[in-house]
Amino acid sequence: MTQAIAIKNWHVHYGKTEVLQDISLEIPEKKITALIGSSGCGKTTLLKSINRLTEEEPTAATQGEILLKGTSIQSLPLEILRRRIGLVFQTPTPFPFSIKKNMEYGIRYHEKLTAKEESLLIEETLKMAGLYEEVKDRMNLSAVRLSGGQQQRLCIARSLTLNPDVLLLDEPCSSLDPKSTAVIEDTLKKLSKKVSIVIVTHNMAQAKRIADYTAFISNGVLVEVQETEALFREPKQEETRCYLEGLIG
Ligand SMILES: Nc1ncnc2c1ncn2[C@@H]1O[C@H](COP(=O)(O)OP(=O)(O)OP(=O)(O)O)[C@@H](O)[C@H]1O
Repeated sequence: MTQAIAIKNWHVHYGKTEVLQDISLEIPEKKITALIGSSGCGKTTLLKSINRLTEEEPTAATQGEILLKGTSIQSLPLEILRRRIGLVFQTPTPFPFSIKKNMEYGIRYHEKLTAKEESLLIEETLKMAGLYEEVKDRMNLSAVRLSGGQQQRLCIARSLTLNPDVLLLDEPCSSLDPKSTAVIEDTLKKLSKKVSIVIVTHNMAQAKRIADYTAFISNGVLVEVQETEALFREPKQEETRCYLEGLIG
């Protein structure tokens, strides 16, 4: 199986506290990998490490290596890295402009496309994010007027305009109702045929529903990673079993 990302012996300290310890994890290409674990265990820190946001924290120190398709992320210019690895946050973050402008923003910053190419790309990525039919007749509407779920799909579509290899999502459904959550999950399942996805989730049922692989982190340590179905059916580690049974966390 090809790896999109390889994390090797990765450590993160914030000040004197080590919040990730010696993490080695491979993220398979064009699959969904879920990161689960108790609050504060380091899931977001690991996710943010992958596009080098962690190192921007003033007190952070990192050690180890992260490879994107075999190339060290440290060796890539940040602009290229962040193009190839998109990040979608917990709460939707559309710009306070029209839907159309939200979509044009990244494209115009990075590319010189003709008007026709640009509108085709916008249509294609809105379709990939499962939003096109809902917005195609109101592209000039302010993005903040969309529902939370639509805003989140707009943020996903916006990331896709840059044709990323990897999409990182940090609890993308935590502010959404079950119906919008189901739409996003369906969107991510379809997207994973084209893009490698890493999702942080508190919701174990969500990991079960959509993730091909699930990694369980506890106190900054990667306890185990397995195919999702196997991890939930027969965790190898006692600590994982206790977490899944709700005995810890
Ligand atoms: N910028 C920072 N400076 C100092 N400590 C931080 C910083 N960001 C996170 N931490 C600490 O690092 C640890 C891991 O945090 P992180 O956000 O990665 O955990 P998490 O598993 O994603 O938690 P949650 O599920 O609650 O979002 C926590 O103890 C947190 O308080």
